[in-house]
Amino acid sequence: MAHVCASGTGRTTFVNTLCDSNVLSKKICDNPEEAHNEEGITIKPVSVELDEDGVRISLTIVDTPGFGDNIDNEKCFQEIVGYLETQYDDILAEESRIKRNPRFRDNRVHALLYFISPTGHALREIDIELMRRLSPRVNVIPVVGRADSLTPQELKDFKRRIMEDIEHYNIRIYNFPYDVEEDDEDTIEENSELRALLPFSIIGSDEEITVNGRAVRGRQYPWGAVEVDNPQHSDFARLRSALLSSHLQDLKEITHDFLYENYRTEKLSRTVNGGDQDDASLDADDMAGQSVRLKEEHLRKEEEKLREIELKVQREIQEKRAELMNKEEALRSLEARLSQAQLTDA
Ligand SMILES: Nc1nc2c(ncn2[C@@H]2O[C@H](COP(=O)(O)OP(=O)(O)OP(=O)(O)O)[C@@H](O)[C@H]2O)c(=O)[nH]1
Repeated sequence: MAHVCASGTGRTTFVNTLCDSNVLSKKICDNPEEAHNEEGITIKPVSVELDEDGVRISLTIVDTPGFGDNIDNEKCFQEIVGYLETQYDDILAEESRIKRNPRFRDNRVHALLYFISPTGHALREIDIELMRRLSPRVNVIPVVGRADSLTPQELKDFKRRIMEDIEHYNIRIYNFPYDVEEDDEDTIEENSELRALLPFSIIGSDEEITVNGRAVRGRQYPWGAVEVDNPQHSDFARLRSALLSSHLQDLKEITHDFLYENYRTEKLSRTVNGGDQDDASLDADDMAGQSVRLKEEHLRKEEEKLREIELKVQREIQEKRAELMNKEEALRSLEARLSQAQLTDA
């Protein structure tokens, strides 16, 4: 799973809330002179073991801090897409290997949570562009971070505008797909409910607070408390169970059957058509070259065998011809001796 967003949208707190531990450390920047340095982004995979309803889940979180903080974000785009594609290249190389590596780890990213700042306006140009460019490579799930910054009505309107933009710009996010003809009623109901929640509103907190005598994860304000796991306050619990349990398999299948397959087809057809010559990492190239070399070798050996047979036959013909000539010679001398004998008798 990956998270992408600008700084300060609550990404770090969300990851720690999701994992119920301090997986990511918060960035504290107290030096104003360094606060706006162009840093680029650092992609940091972190692995955690989680327990979801008694099932152990090994989750790798790929954090991309700093995205959108720079004036030129092109480098960030490239880095994120590059990371996603490198994981696909690794699978492609592994699939082409004659002998598989039993310790090979599939590091493909199955879901990318795109954190949208709770501005209350609409999507920013950079959000539209990044989501559009990432969606052919990964299941993009848009989320609104720090959702308690907006009133319920503001949040509702903000969500609606975001989804209108996503549709308008034809961004292919992961929208809990279902097929009314093929899927069962429960799946259709569950998926349409989750789709209606998009983008998920997120509230994160590292703290436990007491609400009506219960200890809950939440944020305490002078005017009240917001609870992370309360569906009236945030979509956190629905998103967590979709990601870690109900839709994990679907996310994996779409990644393998659709996103990776498309990437693979694009990459191989680019290679066949002579493009993308610079990519020496693709083992499929080596495989194709190797198979041509093997065929050439096989043909060469066949030709050698034929030549040997031809030489042998030629040798045998020559021997037979010499034998025949010898016999003719013997016959001729016998005839000569015979006619000499007849002459003597006469
Ligand atoms: N109101 C509110 N504040 C939040 C929430 N989640 C995090 N925060 C606060 O927002 C600030 C930034 O949170 P982080 O989790 O560090 O955000 P980030 O996106 O990881 O930011 P960087 O580490 O700078 O990239 C912190 O002061 C958090 O306590 C939330 O759900 N609601």
